[in-house]
Amino acid sequence: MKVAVVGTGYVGLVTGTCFAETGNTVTCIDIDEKKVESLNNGKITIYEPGLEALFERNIKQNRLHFTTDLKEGIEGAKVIFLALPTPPGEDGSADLKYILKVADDLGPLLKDYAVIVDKSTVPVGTAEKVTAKIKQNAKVDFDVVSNPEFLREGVAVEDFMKPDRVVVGTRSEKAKKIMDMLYAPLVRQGNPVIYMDEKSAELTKYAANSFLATKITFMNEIANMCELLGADVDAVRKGVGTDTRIGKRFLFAGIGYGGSCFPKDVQALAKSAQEVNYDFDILNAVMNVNDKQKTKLIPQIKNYFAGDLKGKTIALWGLSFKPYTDDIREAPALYNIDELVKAGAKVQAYDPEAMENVKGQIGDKIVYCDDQYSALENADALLIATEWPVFRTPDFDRVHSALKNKVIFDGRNLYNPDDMGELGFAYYSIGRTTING
Ligand SMILES: NC(=O)c1ccc[n+]([C@@H]2O[C@H](COP(=O)([O-])OP(=O)(O)OC[C@H]3O[C@@H](n4cnc5c(N)ncnc54)[C@H](O)[C@@H]3O)[C@@H](O)[C@H]2O)c1
Ligand SMILES: O=c1ccn([C@@H]2O[C@H](COP(=O)(O)OP(=O)(O)O[C@H]3O[C@H](CO)[C@@H](O)[C@H](O)[C@H]3O)[C@@H](O)[C@H]2O)c(=O)[nH]1
Repeated sequence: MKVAVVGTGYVGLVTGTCFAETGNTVTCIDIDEKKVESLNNGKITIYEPGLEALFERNIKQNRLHFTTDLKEGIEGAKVIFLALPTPPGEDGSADLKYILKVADDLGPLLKDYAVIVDKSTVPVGTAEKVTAKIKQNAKVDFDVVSNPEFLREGVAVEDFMKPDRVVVGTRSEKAKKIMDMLYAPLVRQGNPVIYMDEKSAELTKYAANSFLATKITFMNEIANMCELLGADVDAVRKGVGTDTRIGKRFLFAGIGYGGSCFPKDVQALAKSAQEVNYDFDILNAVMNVNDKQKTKLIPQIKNYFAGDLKGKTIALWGLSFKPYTDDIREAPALYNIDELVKAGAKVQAYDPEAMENVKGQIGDKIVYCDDQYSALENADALLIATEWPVFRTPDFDRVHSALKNKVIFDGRNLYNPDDMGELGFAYYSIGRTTING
């Protein structure tokens, strides 16, 4: 089938590449000329494990193309995905300007029936708005379908190819048949497509992300209670996670959730609730708790240095919002950098993938190091913000001899507190015993 994907960022590139891999001919369209030029030169524009091999294979087999020209890109496409940004507007609601602009452009360009698919995360009622926009200038029949994306960065290919479920919101039999054909290779592998109406599909995406953000936040609050009561959040996590009604995943306490999705989607759902005069109290609490959680270790760092960070050097391991990605959107590390620099500290950071992106955003506000050990040189303390595997089993002797003060502030609970005590470190983590060294 001929497929077009408008918007070739994270979701667009994964969607386009994966649908090419399942046998479709795909054209990805983006207004970013540099991005399209790079992709056309065979250079992938995002770091995503496993994606590059698929990208190269499908280009070679002539199934994956890139253009900046919307008209050329959608030519002959039966399905047109909109994988466009939906960033928070000034009031926190999802800004639909990118989606509605493309919908407006699409109307006069459609030559035959096509299914237009909202892949972006969009508030309830967007399918209706997109339909109305396209209708203004369209001369042919079309359907607008909601098909939210549930992939996680870092494991995006696997999430796309083997999803727990695919959600499709449409009441059109004609559109359903086409979506059935497109997803048939995934369905044959046992991955179900759940059909529903457009509004329910739109809300499903926000409900899923908000529920997961709430689950994490709940555990972060339990962790904070553990610290006050002398309990251990790892033990509590195992105790509650083995209840199959709760489940083991997304129960890891830390310095809060970040990324391009949870923060903006929780905020957007809260805003949608406000618009229909509903106080979604839980969401407001989740946002407040997560804001505090992100910089939870800062007072402890200050306290360790008797309230004065001026002239201190803090080594920072991890900048991306989670491992296996170079994405730094809403990364807790950035909030910690702000606080540390504001308090007069110098930050020496290392991240396996995200340093270029951080440099682009905050420039020389911090020092960028070649590896995790150079970040420790002349450092007074180590702060860990992202659980990259290379940080899990470091050479502790090197860490110990490099640090001026033998102290680690661990925002991702990577090590066992007792082990750290035996190795001669003071060790602060989230929801577990503090080792004072
Ligand atoms: N990133 C994720 O992990 C993820 C997962 C699931 C859902 N989502 C949702 O998917 C949507 C896209 O997210 P993303 O992370 O891929 O965004 P992104 O910012 O990485 O990419 C969006 C792309 O759209 C392009 N674009 C903007 N206007 C355009 C236009 N008029 N024509 C063509 N291209 C245009 C931009 O240049 C950019 O390349 C958002 O709604 C997001 O919430 C994201
Ligand atoms: O137990 C956990 C699990 C995650 N996190 C944090 O939560 C954030 C989000 O993690 P994750 O969900 O793995 O990353 P995303 O790539 O942002 O994926 C989420 O957001 C996407 C965009 O909407 C959805 O498609 C995915 O289903 C949804 O998991 C990160 O900061 C993690 O560090 C925790 O603190 N504890």
